Amino acid sequence: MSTSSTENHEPECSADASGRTGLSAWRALHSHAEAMRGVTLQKLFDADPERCGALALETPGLYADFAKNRINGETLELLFDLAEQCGLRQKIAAMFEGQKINVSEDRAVLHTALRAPREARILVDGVNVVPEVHQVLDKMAAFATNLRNGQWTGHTGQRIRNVINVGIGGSDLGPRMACQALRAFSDRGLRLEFVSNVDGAEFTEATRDMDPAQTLFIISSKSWHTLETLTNAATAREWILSGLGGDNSAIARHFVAVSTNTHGVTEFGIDPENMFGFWDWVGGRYSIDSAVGLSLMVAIGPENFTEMLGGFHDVDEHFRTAPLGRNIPVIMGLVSVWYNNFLGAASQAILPYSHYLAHFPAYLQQLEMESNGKHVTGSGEQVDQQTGQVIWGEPGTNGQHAFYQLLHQGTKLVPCDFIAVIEPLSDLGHQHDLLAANVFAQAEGLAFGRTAAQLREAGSPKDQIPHRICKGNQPSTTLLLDRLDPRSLGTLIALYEHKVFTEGVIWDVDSFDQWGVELGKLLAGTIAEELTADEVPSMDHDASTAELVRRYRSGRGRGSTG
Ligand SMILES: O=P(O)(O)OC[C@H]1O[C@H](O)[C@H](O)[C@@H](O)[C@@H]1O
Repeated sequence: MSTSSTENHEPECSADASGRTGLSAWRALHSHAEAMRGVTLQKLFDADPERCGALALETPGLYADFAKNRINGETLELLFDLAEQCGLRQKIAAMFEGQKINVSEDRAVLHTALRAPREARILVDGVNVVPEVHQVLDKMAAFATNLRNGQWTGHTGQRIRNVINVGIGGSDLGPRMACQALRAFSDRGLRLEFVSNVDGAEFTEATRDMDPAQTLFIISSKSWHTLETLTNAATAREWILSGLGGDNSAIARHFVAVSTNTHGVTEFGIDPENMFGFWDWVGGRYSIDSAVGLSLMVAIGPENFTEMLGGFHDVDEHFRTAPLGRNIPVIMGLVSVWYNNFLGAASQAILPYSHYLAHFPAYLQQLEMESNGKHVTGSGEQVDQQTGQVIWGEPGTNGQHAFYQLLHQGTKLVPCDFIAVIEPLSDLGHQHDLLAANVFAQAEGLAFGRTAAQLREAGSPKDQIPHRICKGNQPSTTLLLDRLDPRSLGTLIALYEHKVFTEGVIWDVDSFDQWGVELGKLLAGTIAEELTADEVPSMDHDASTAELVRRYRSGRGRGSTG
């Protein structure tokens, strides 16, 4: 197993005493990692009968079992030292106080204010933002209620039956994931669709067989500058207008907007009355509790949405006040740093055993990878260690029949998060028992494997034994929910938000900007012009890109030589 210093993309600067690797806790963790190298999960369990109790924590509705991680008491103590040396507690307080911790954009980071109770006071530039938050929530609730009870009708007076959220990234992944997660709590008379991709196939498929007279679009874009969303929004406007006789006044009954950009929304033709605002201190990937959650509120109703906010808020309070040693998201984040920076894990798997949580890994990809995939510190210095987690996953049991082979017998260290639910949401309780059996079995099998002796005892043919051995020692955390409902979904998401925050503090990065995304947008703008120009364009690309552009133009019947 390699340590972080052997990874491919080594930072250009060497580790120095001013970086994280110079901290005494960092160095102590490196030595400890050497000592832990030969210590298997089996040994850890054999050595400490109290281990399970010591490494499990609870918060209302959720039990977090960290016992199957390659850690012991000393690992945790050293990780807590590291957290202290990195100022984690002060940084948590700074976030909750509305300090401008998004340094590269000079913004406060206050998604926690989106779920603060009405009476709370949270200041940004001296202004209490909580009343505004609740004003928007109230406006969303009034709209969602009217849509759900049929008072809000389309241009022709028909009831709205289809709601399409048009947005991408943070303006799509959260509501898309949560609408699926909370389908059992949804109004089944409303069909919810999500269109994000600039690939017109998604719009075409979503609107196939839909009646424009019964369809409402929620155009969701924080900036109102995003190519994909503005393109799909324009397509949606055409689709509504051509379906409803070209009458522009239809727009008002079939479009609402979610944005911070009133000017852009008005220019598009949506009445600002039908716009739901939010603020620059809400990052896109942290925006599900803002007006970006409007499609979700329409689906599950305002009361359920409020319940979800309650789940978020419970975890906010836990994160803000619990000591590091009892703080679930802190431990999730620190354990993640342990694998990433000290044991050389290349990725982390998110394995929800709930089909309702099918989109949860994709949601966490943005949350984790856009937040912490950074190469400089908050002050713009090159980081001196590995940052970011590669997140991937699929719901169980499907993944078991696809990639778990690598988890059981491959050579890579892949820490896994299993998410399991006790109470079934369907009447098929016997199937739920099988689902639960599988999640517990996988975590057990990955941790403890199957030895040659066990295989011999079970009568395995001798020549197959090497092939059948599962070495075990593949670590995992299990998050066990009492049930999957709006409140526990809020709990779950908030745990990961704060886990990501914890990692970002340890890595000393700005977890709330995303400048890297800009480069692709810039290049795509140039190439889009080259692909569609009438005349063969003169291009300033590398040879490979230029050839791809030429071939595409040729395939589309456009001039390709010149
Ligand atoms: O909501 P929007 O302004 O349209 O942005 C949508 C998404 O696109 C950007 O490129 C960012 O990478 C995301 O963080 C953001 O959520």
